[in-house]
Amino acid sequence: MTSLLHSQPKAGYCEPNNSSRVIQLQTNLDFINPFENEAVKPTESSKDSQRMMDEGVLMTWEDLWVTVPNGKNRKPILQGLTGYAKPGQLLAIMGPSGCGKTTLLDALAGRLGSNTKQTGKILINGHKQALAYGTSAYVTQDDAMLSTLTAREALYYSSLLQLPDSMSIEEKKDRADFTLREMGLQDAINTRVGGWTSKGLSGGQKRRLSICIEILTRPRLLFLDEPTSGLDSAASYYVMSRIASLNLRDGIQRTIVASIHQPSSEVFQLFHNLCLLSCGETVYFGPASSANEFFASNGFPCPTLYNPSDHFLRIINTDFEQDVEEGLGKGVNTEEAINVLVKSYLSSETHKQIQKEVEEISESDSGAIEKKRIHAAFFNQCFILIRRSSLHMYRDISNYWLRLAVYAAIALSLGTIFYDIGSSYGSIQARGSLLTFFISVLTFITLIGGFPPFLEEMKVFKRERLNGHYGVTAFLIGNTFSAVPYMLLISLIPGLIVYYLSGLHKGLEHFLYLIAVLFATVMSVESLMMVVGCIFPNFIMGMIIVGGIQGVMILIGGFYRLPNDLPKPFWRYPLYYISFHKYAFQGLFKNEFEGLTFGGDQYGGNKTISGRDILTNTWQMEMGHSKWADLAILLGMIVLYRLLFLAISKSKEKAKPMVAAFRCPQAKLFTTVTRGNEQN
Ligand SMILES: Nc1ncnc2c1ncn2[C@@H]1O[C@H](COP(=O)(O)OP(=O)(O)OP(=O)(O)O)[C@@H](O)[C@H]1O
Repeated sequence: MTSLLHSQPKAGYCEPNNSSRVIQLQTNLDFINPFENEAVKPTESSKDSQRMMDEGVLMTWEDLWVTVPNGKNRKPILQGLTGYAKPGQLLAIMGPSGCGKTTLLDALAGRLGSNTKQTGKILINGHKQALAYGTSAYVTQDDAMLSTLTAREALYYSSLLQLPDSMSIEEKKDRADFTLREMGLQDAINTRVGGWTSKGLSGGQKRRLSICIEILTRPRLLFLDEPTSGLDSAASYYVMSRIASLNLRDGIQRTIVASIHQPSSEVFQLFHNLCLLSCGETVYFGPASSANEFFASNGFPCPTLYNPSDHFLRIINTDFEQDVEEGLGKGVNTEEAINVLVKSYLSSETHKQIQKEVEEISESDSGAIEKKRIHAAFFNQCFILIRRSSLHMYRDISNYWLRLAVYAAIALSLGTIFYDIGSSYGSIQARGSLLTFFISVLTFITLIGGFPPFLEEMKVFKRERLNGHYGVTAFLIGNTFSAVPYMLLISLIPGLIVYYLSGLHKGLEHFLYLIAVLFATVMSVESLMMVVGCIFPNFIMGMIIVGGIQGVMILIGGFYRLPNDLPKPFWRYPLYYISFHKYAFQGLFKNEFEGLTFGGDQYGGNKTISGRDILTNTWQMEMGHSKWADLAILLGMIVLYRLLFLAISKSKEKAKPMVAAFRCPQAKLFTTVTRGNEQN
């Protein structure tokens, strides 16, 4: 049996028939032979290759249970799984939809959701340890990528972020190009990823690009969730064979764990081990080549000319209750068939051997994985993120460009409605209304136009962060500095239109102050969105919460209800002082009224009144500090919100392992979020 466990995969057909594969290989021109491009291989820095020529990752899990809340009880998703993933081998996790494949991958990669509870022992090289950055990567089902980048740009930026500074830019570019060709994307290199505004890469191409991004660093441990979804059978074969052949590239023994739905016979041949699940239970774990024999010995032989994986899945799929057809399983129903297989597996020599091996590995000490920092340096990452994000913002017409158009239209409306506002008594109220409406509408459109693109960036950030590409601080710096020029633009142009058409307080200083407050307000809204988006990364929830906060802030900003009329508990103290609209209104009012004289018309009996008196008596402004102090407070709030985003993101990452450890002491040290936490 030991020899069985280590045997190489055999043909995956129930009856060999290679003709269809030959046709597929010949007709699919997307893919290139990776070995034709061996000349590209030396692009990998020889130093790095040498450093990476070390031990692989041996992962074991023993009696692994995962449960989720189900009313007052807990529902098991995984039920006492035991198995291993060895260096140089490809472990396939198969089973019907909903059987727990993704949950198993998530548990192994330390990515289970907060409502799950995990028990059992997961070890890496016999140790409980966090996976270090660069030793593992996870290709999830969700292909979160920046929609406006082309396939080549997405991979190129990723290579700059992930690969070490010891590699030259040319080497990184070559690695990115080579990886794209490996995955058969050479004809799509200049195609944009695409999103809701424009169609770009197909679903299968996006899948392959996601895989490219994660295999760029040639990680020693690779998790793939449905890598072939959306691909035709020939493309699936090529993708899986490239993944399987990662081991052959540079002598590093990689451990690959992939969940897969419907592998063709050719793909099935690539698997070394197979973990077959049904309703969270192991139906079979062992060499893929012995699975046929296992099913046949239990009375479920694979019919002639049948794809073995189709046969296995048909026998164990409980979603569509039916008798297993005559010839497949002697007329027993699916539940009985699963019971037979589960019991038979538990009492099998294969299972005993697997358990023995897992125990031996747990007791052995093959050395903890050394934590490596092979990604680009922090400042380089910040610079690359600024460049990438700037390019994305420039191309994404649904973000700043659309907002600029809407702001300009509103500015034109305001400018014409309040055209040549004058300095009569009537203009006092008009100036107040103009400024507060301008700020209020700007903040709401910033929310509506800015939140969806921000969530898109957050999704990409979350994926890249979990895979340890860069840290929260680098993301924050990248996001902030790339957005500043666009925010200046969307403040400057509408501000200019309103200022000149309505004839607000004349003078360069007054104009620049108006633009500065518009900019600070827009930036404050975006900063608030970051905080809320980090806590509630959901479009509807985030919009409603930020919208609600904004509405209250505008209401208590001191215009719609004068400051002295605001109820003192709660509304005046502290909310009025927390509202950034208060500082925006106050700063703009001071900028507008101070130094001007109003009246001299029939409405005030030809009397005049100074702007300062209006500020004090009419608008009840705090005159103890200048308008510059209001602007400084606004800018301070931007910094505060962004620091809050940083603190919340980091504490969420820190809290996750603690919550996991609390829920499951055995899983204490094992969490993916801590990977790459050495990064800022
Ligand atoms: N955090 C969770 N809370 C509640 N139920 C969950 C959670 N995670 C998984 N489940 C449930 O566990 C079951 C297994 O889910 P999982 O995503 O692992 O299945 P899968 O085999 O990967 O499915 P598919 O092949 O369709 O992707 C499903 O019924 C799912 O609804």
